[in-house]
Amino acid sequence: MTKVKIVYASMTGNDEDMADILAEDFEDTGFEVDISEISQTEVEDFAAVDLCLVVSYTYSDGLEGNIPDEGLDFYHDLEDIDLTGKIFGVCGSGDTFYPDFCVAVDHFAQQLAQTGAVQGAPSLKVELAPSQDDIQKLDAFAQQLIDRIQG
Ligand SMILES: Cc1cc2nc3c(=O)[nH]c(=O)nc-3n(C[C@H](O)[C@H](O)[C@H](O)COP(=O)(O)O)c2cc1C
Repeated sequence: MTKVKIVYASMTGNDEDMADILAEDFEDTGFEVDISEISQTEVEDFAAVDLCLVVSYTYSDGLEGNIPDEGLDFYHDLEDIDLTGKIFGVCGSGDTFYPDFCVAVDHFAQQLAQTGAVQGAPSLKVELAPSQDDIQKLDAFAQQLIDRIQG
């Protein structure tokens, strides 16, 4: 069975909601899904699955790359793991009020790309809480990843 690991960082629930939407999409396809909050997750969990997903908000408080504080260890640990043969995807919520809209999504995608994993769908950025339109985009994002794994 195809295994999926979804790691999320969420302060006010938007990214957790997005992670839950994706988890349901993968479960509906018959994939085995494990979902966990980023500070409670080790990068080694990605080594045990086929599809690796990061869902993260962006936080501009001067921290490196506007990565959420609680996600920095996970972010750096990705430097030391080989995920060759895996597919990855990244999405996240942000606020266009900030000049660095959703940049944490791009940073996680870059970090995952250097593990040897292959990006299975373009990164998806959502404005604040996912709207109906965003939910359709999340479903399409999941479907692209499913097609990539099954293709
Ligand atoms: C202090 C602060 C700084 C933020 N900085 C950014 C930023 O640089 N870029 C961005 O896109 N969003 C920024 N945001 C917006 C959050 O990423 C956005 O509210 C997001 O939906 C939070 O996701 P969550 O509900 O999963 O915690 C910031 C929010 C706060 C409160």
